[in-house]
Amino acid sequence: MTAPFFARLRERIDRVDSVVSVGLDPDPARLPEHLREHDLPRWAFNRRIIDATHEHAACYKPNAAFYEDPDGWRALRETVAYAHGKDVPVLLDAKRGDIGNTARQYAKLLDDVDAITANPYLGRDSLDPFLSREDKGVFVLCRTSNPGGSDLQDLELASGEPLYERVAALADLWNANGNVGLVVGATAPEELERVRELVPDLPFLVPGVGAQGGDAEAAVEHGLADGTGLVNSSRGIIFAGEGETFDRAAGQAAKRLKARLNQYRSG
Ligand SMILES: O=C(O)c1cc(=O)[nH]c(=O)n1[C@@H]1O[C@H](COP(=O)(O)O)[C@@H](O)[C@H]1O
Repeated sequence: MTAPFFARLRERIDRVDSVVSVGLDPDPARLPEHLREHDLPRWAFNRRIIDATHEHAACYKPNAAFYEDPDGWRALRETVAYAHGKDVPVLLDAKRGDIGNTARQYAKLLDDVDAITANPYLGRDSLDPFLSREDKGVFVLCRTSNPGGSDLQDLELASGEPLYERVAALADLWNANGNVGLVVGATAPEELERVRELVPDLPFLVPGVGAQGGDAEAAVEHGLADGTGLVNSSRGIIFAGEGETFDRAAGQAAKRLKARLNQYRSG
């Protein structure tokens, strides 16, 4: 049987000395002109991004939103296989969660990738088909990085705790297989610190550094559990440059982010 996701992630982090998650969100409107004639422009783009960044990547995080059309699915399949060929785990950012029989279909997404993001608002049974995949990682949305992240997630429950804290506590309970992580945005550093206090053992995926201007130091300080966790940047890496040399700029951006995050890592 394949080793558990977080063990494999830890190995990868150690091998490349990096907690950088490179977000593969190839917005068609932003792809370099010269790739647009390619049969699958998103795949052509991702291949060059992977070539340029894999030495700095603890994982790749394609967001499913950028692939949900027939050519997109092909581009995603090629991208995942290519990342695996470079020995880099792939976290599919799909934010799924639905009633049981539907969730069982969604969970098939995990056949080809190493981990997934999941939406907890339909409750435990909606995540069971993901959680039961012992060798796969499940990152549960806890406190998201967007401005409206506070609208619902900060609401106080009758017990006085905000909803995102209850989600963190529940995710900890759902971690019987040691395969659960949380998504907590770097744009909410106080909440990030609070969630870390509540669940010392869960690794986090921390998006929101780079284009969203989140706090990279807080992301590392609170995002890692025993050295394992991920800090994601998508646009800040993949669209760091333009034109023919876009990939070189992406490689430099990934390397810079790795070095910046490593200043805050304690080993
Ligand atoms: O689940 C996520 O990855 C996610 C959660 C969250 O709270 N905020 C957030 O930005 N993300 C994702 O992380 C990526 C951030 O992209 P950039 O802002 O370009 O770095 C996008 O794919 C988002 O969908």
